[in-house]
Order: sequence, then C-alpha cells, then structure tokens
Amino acid sequence: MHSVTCSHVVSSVCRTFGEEHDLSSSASDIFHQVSRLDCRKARKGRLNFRPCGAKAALGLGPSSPGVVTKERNSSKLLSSLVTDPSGRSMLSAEQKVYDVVAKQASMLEEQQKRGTSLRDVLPGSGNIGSSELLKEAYSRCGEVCAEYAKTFYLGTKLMTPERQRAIWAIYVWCRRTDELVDGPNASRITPTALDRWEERLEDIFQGQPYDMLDAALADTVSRFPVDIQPFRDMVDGMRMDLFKSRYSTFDELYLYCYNVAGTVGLMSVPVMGIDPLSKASPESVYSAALALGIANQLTNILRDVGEDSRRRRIYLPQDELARFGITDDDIFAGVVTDKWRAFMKDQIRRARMFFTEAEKGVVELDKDSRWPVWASLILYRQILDAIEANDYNNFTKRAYVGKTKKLLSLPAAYARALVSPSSGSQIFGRV
Ligand SMILES: CC(C)=CCC/C(C)=C/CC/C(C)=C/CC/C(C)=C/[C@@H]1[C@@H](COP(=O)(O)OP(=O)(O)O)[C@]1(C)CC/C=C(\C)CC/C=C(\C)CCC=C(C)C
Repeated sequence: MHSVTCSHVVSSVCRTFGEEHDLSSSASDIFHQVSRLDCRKARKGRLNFRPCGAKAALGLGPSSPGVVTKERNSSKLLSSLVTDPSGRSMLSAEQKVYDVVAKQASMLEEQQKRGTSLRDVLPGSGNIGSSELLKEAYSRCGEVCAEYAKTFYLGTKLMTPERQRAIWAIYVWCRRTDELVDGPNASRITPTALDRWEERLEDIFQGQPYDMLDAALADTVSRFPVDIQPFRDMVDGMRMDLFKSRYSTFDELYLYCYNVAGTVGLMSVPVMGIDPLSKASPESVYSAALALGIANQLTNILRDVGEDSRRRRIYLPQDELARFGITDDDIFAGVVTDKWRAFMKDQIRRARMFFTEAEKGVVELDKDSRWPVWASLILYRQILDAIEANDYNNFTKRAYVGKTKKLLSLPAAYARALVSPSSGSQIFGRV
C-alpha cells in the first residue's frame, strides 16, 4: 500500500518548486539510498551534418525571406544559418534539433565500437531489484503511468520488466515537467523554478536524485544509454511556454514541438532498443522517433486550438495563418469558415507526413517495444480523422477517438508489431 496517491506524487513537484523543498522522510531515505548509484558519464558526441532529419526529408524546411539555402555537411555549416529579423545570424530550429539527433546517434555508434549497441543491449545487466526502495520507486512510477495513460501503460506490459520500468520512470519525469507549466500550480511557476528543476535534473544524471521518483530515473539512466540533452531541451520547451504565446513561422513551432515532444522520442529509443535484425542506421531510427513526437504534438495542437485560444495562446504559424487570410481575432471568435477549413487541411496534411516518416522507424525497434509505439501512433493519428469528421470545428468540439475505434486499434497495432525488420520491406537509412 502506498501512502501517496499518484496525483499527489505528480503535483507535489509543483509545490516543491513554489515553496522550499520538503522531503518526506521516506523520500529522503530513498535519496540517501540511491545517491551512491553509479552515474553514466555523458559522452561527447561527434557532430556531423547530413541532409536528413524528418523535417528535411518532408521538404518542410523554412522558405521564408531571410533563410539562406541550406546544404548540410561539415564544410558548409555556415550556409545553414538563418537570419533573425534584426539581421543576426542564428541556426534554424531544424539544424539545432538535428544536432541533438546526430549526437544521440553518435553516442550509439561509439557504443557499437566498444562492442555493445542498442541492438544487443541486455536489459537486466544492472542491479534492478537489488534494492527494495528502488522497486518501490519504480512501482510508484508505474502507478502514475497507469493513472495518466492507461492504454500506454498496458502497452508497456509487453516489454521486458527492465524496459517497462525505465519507460515509466521517463514518463513520470516528463509528466512532472509538463505539470510545472500545465498543472494546477502553473501560475506560480517562475523561470527560477524551472532553473531549479533543471539543476535537479543534472543531479539525477550525476546519481544524486532528490526524491523517490527521481531515484527511479537516476537508476534508469545508469543502465540505459540515455543522454541528458533531450531532458534539458524539454525544460527549455517549458520555458518557451512561460514566455511565448505566438509562433511566427513553422520553424519556431517546430522547435517548440521538438522541445516538448520530439525529446520524448529521443529519450525512449535507448530504452526501447533496436531490433538486432535491423540494418537501419541509429540516426534514421532517432529521426523517426523525433518525427513521431512532432506528429503527436502537432496533432495535440490542432485538437486543442479552441482550448488554447481561450488561454489567449495560438500554437499555429502566424505566417501561414496570414497566407490563408486568418487573424488572431478570427481564432478567438472561433467560427469555422472556408478559409479555416483550407488552413486546417494543410496543417493536417503536414502532421500526417510526420506520422508517415515515423512509421519507417517503428519496425526497426525491438520486437517487444513495437506494439505500444504502433498503438500510440495509430490512436493519436486518428485524432486527425476526428477533426475532419467534426468538419474542422476544433474551436468548440473536442476531437476524440471513440472506445470501439480505440479497441480496434489495439489488435491492428499488434499485427503491425509482428512485422520485423527482416520481414518488413521498408529497411531504410542503411549503414
Ligand atoms: C510507447 C510510448 C508512446 C512511449 C513514450 C513514453 C513517454 C516517456 C511519454 C511521455 C509523455 C509526456 C508526459 C510528455 C510531456 C509533454 C507532453 C504532455 C507531450 C504530449 C503528449 C501527449 O500528452 P497528453 O497525455 O497530455 O495527451 P492527451 O491530452 O491526453 O491526449 C504529447 C503530444 C507528446 C508525446 C510524445 C511521444 C509519446 C513521443 C513518442 C515517440 C516515441 C515513443 C519514439 C518511438 C520510436 C520510433 C522509432 C518511432
């Protein structure tokens, strides 16, 4: 029996950052217990630039004035710079994100050189189960996950115990991070609070967790080759939410989507593992994972236009809205017009392209991990169909996938998960 409920566990983090740290004695015991955990040292990645990345592959690179033609290779780095309105040079969002993907991939390649890789990482090589407190920590993560994301939780049950626990620990950290700016105490969250949350993240990766749930993540990152950068980037996404309520271009929105959701894909791949039969390059698998996060977030945004507008937020590219003759006031008025339908068709088409890009990577994942990913992909993509079925009224009608459709998606996902890289025809990004 746990004395702390799941919602308490998640929301307590907000209190922690609104006031001074208050650890319960059991959490502090856990802290002392696990602070001795070995910490995997962050490895410096080799960065190189190649013409790939989901956004590039989809032909969605920025095309607005001020964008210099991009050719990505190390000798042409400068040509990938874009200029901001004041004329200063800066990296495009796609370039920044691609750097992170390349770093994750190069970490894997380094690992391959040392003789292990995600294709043959053996879960269970660590000391899971050796501490009752850690077991308890992971089990609380599982409870949070089951409460907030039931279908996904069931999906993780197909994974090996080590992988499922690790995914729960990552899920809980993401959920707590998101709750900082989206939860009941969001109005009390300041940039300083986010700085402190990030310091706490650094401590987790140094094997110095602060509470029980952090301890589960500290253990996870000590056993799987998970890099800290996507976690830092998610905190950055929360910072964006504190300051920003408009996105002038898709490039800006893309960065936001990467920060809050693409990062989840990058965090998950090292735990989910790549099928030993896969011939895909690590870079292509990470790119697909990134694409799934972006696709999910774009879908989430399109579903929630009305809800966000009531908070005076518009997560849609302003230049594209203008091209369709739509103003902020039109969105606040919330009337479905032909202009709106045309705009939405375009946005839905783009989200679907990201889903298609992501599909290529799911088949490359370890066989036990494919089912939950297919399930989440199929379920989330159906929200786009539901927006169409609502005649693009995402102002006052919430697009949702009905129970029957949801249930039917699960065996469909299972069938797709049976396709392995050897039986599938879509091996891509060969090394
Ligand atoms: C199998 C699977 C889906 C694993 C991911 C598990 C995980 C660690 C999830 C964390 C999700 C989370 C709490 C993110 C915080 C930010 C946030 C809220 C993002 C939005 C998710 C939906 O949230 P919400 O629960 O509020 O949605 P509803 O309103 O209830 O509909 C996001 C839209 C983004 C979530 C992003 C992903 C799940 C990324 C998935 C990508 C992978 C798992 C990589 C798969 C690998 C390949 C090669 C394709």
